[in-house]
Amino acid sequence: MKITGARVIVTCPDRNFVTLKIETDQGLTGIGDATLNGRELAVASYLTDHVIPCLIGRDAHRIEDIWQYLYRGAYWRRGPVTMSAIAAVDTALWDIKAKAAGLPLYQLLGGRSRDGVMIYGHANGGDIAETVDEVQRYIEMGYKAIRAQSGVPGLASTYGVSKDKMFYEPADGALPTENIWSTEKYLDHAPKLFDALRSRFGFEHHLLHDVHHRLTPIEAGRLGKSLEPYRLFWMEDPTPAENQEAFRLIRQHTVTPIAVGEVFNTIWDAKDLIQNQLIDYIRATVVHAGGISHLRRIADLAALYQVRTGCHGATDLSPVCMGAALHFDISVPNFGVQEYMRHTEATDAVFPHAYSFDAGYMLPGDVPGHGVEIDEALAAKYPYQPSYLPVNRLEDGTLWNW
Ligand SMILES: O=C(O)[C@@H](O)[C@H](O)[C@H](O)CO
Ligand SMILES: [Mg+2]
Repeated sequence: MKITGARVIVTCPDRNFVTLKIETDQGLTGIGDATLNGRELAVASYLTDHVIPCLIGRDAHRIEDIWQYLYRGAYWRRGPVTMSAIAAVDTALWDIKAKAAGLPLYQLLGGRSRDGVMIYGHANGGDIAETVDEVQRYIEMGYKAIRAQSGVPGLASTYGVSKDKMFYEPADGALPTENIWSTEKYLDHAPKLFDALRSRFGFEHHLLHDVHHRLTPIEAGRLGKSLEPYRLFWMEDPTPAENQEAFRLIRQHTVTPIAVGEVFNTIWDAKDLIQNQLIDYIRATVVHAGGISHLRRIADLAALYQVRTGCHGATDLSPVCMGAALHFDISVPNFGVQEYMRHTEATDAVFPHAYSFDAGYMLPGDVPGHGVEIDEALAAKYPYQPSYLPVNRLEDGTLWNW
């Protein structure tokens, strides 16, 4: 089966998504997500100018060979732009192979290892009371796992809390917004949020929290320790992961489980953290970590060390990534949880999909392929708009971590 064409579709139903569509001489097509929030057009160009010309004429069934060709053949390895582009090709080819087999993708990945994929939703509030109400809403919707974030008193911007609760960034702003951050105020506030949540709802639901890489290792150790009474499912990105030795320090101080890796793009980023058992959940997902093929390698390495998967699933990943991730999640033995932030209606309309929500779990659906399509005519109605994640500064103006 020959690849006869491929093209990149950039659309902004409410935020930007980059999709690669691959066509074959047998009439089968497949799509892959190539969205890299805030750097969308770089991946679009990487694909259009450098990858697509190398794909035409290749056998669409040779997924592994094409992956190696794009990874090794480029000479310049790794990095989010490169790996998102490779991921899009890989995802589209798995989609095509599954369609050719007439099977849902998870069947090609070994079949179901579980009945459904446990997901966590985002409960965000400007203050603790608002977050408690949001958690209540998620519990009523049937969620088993909920990420809770609340605004910090004394800080004008609300940490981890998004505009319209679905975005971290302005949908219409050409430049990033700048938020103010205070570690002291946050460290004082975060345990109060989880104290309020456990007093109100008890221990029946999994609670998660994202620190967005904002603490130093010793501060992260302190936070993890102060959250122990509330038995979190995980504390995410407590400190930036460039210096991975830092996680040893956190581990020495707390048994709160740690999740890291939404910004990782290869197994090499995750290898030391996994092998040294410095994390409990690996957050890499399909689009930023080289596709289904590479994510499986990361998960297999993680399994050796009892590290489980917790795929990134914010709304800056398109439904194409979500669909593919759900096939991965339902088949991978060492699954932990899947993030599901819910796309807007406009996004769901551009990307019709077979996956569905059922009482706190997601099901990938049983249509051949990964089950997500793109309505190109509708996509064309929403041109690209510059949009960026916010920048954070300390109260004295020092640039701080995301
Ligand atoms: O865990 C999350 O969902 C967040 O960290 C987002 O992924 C981040 O804002 C980038 O979109
Ligand atoms: Mg995160």
